[in-house]
Amino acid sequence: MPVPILLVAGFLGAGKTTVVNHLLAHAQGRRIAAVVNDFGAVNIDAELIAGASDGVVSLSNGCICCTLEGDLLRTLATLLRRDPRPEFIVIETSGVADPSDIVRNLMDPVVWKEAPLETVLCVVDATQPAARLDDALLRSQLRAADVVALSKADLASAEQRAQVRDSIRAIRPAAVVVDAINGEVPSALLFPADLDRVPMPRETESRRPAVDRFETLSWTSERPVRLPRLQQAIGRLAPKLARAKGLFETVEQPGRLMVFQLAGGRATLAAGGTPTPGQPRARIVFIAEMGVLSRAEIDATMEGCVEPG
Ligand SMILES: Nc1nc2c(ncn2[C@@H]2O[C@H](COP(=O)(O)OP(=O)(O)OP(=O)(O)O)[C@@H](O)[C@H]2O)c(=O)[nH]1
Repeated sequence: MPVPILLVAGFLGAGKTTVVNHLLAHAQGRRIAAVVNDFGAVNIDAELIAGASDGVVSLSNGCICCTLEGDLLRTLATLLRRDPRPEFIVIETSGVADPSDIVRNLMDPVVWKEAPLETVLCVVDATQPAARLDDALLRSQLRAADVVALSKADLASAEQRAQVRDSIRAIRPAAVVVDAINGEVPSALLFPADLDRVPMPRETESRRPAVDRFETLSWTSERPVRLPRLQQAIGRLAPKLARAKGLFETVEQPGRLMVFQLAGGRATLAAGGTPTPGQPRARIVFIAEMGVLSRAEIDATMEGCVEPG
């Protein structure tokens, strides 16, 4: 029986992991395997996905649309050999990925026969100005989509949502557009009702480099951070960042993880469970346009967040 693939695309911080998390949390007995791709060397997404210890395969330090394309195909082959076999595979792309390159790879006849690409979902932040969709990478992510989920619909006004919808429709008239709050997308739009039906191969656009516009810089520490200092440091770095996310222990509450997110200019902090043994006590990934941020600046700013060792 072929195993349908759902490809989840969307810009940095749009809400892809939140959608994948919601899907896995509401799998209703379906065996869903997830592959997540973190562009940075430090892996955050797999840990943010509930129940990450089984079923989630993480590919990091590169992008599955280019540098890690071989790893993706090998991962799919391994997943298909699992016993029991997954019923569905969800692939979360990195926010800088051009899905058309991944779609082309997934159309490899051997992969297609066993794991046909069923749906491309593009997650779009409903709170961003509609004009941002004019970006070449975002347009390319939208043009590949069958379904577009307008994330953060709870934070956007009806007018904002209508403007973003109009822009999406102009770029990709064929896509179904739905509002999504906290990752909830109707699963009927994502998975086939009839598992015997094999989807049609897709047309793909010509290849273009996507990842060389952004770079990722990671910072880790074996010491917990002081929360107020971390907040100051993030405040200083934020104007230069396209995205940041991290997991860390604080001096104030050792033994408990906090999750930090900066997406679309909004920073949030949330409780993140208990630390994973063997992992640094603080791990933060910063993503910025090439050349905007230096290693030295990150190190100098972030080292002030921990007590001297
Ligand atoms: N209020 C609100 N916040 C959301 C919603 N969806 C996502 N977020 C928040 O947006 C931030 C980024 O969400 P993620 O799901 O990590 O985004 P992502 O696209 O996976 O990010 P990258 O993988 O780094 O590109 C997190 O702080 C989420 O909690 C939503 O519907 N409503």
